[in-house]
Amino acid sequence: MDKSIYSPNLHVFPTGPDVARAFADHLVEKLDALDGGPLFWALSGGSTPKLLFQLLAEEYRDKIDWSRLHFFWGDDRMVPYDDPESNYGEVKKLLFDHVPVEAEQIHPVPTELEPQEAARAYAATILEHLPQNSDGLPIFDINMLGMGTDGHTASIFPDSMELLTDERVCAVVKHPESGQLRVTLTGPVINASDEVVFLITGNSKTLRVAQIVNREQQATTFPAAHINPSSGRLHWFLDQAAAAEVGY
Ligand SMILES: O=C1O[C@H](COP(=O)(O)O)[C@@H](O)[C@H](O)[C@H]1O
Repeated sequence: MDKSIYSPNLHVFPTGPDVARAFADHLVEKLDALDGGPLFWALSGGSTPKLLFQLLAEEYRDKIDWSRLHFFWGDDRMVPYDDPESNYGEVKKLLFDHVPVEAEQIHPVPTELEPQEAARAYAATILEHLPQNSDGLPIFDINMLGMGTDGHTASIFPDSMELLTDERVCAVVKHPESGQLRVTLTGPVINASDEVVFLITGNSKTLRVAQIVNREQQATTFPAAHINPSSGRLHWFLDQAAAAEVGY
């Protein structure tokens, strides 16, 4: 693979809780840099960011001006909000129920709608709230992402690589094994973000992280390897376990 155009900023911390704290501090710095303006944040789901949401609720409650944050999701599963699989539902339980945010700041995927309608409605919500670039793509200030052991990110899976170049803002996708329907941001939208930050922890991700960061030949088959925002601000926050085989 071409290594010259792919150079993520790697940040390696001893443990998962250290990764969560580093991201929380990064969020505070980004808010400072935005000088009183709003911060449009796309959240990821899955297991990795749960520590972050707990930490923000417990230790950053009084360190953040919550009224400036606007929450969106990079992907969600088409399940009710009280289902344990709901990415929004998890953030509600761990964060929103404990910090001063208003309903108007929170923009979950409308999973009560039929899937294609939900994707269209979510795209419209995003375009209504966010500034756009010259291609009409919304600009998230921070797009926080995770990566599955299969190399998927948001809900762009190795068998749905076409979503990396899809011209829509959001699309419906089927989880390759469970068949669960999801709504995801597409590749062009993720890559239009002002900043993309991957949070990846644990030794189940070690091999995949190394293949992508070291630009091994197989890397092209993993959706996460194609996330490289045009802003150049691509950060990978890793714990030592996930980074164990990265050649610095
Ligand atoms: O299915 C999903 O997986 C990825 C990675 O999740 P993790 O459990 O391995 O941390 C996540 O980023 C995505 O939002 C989620 O829907």
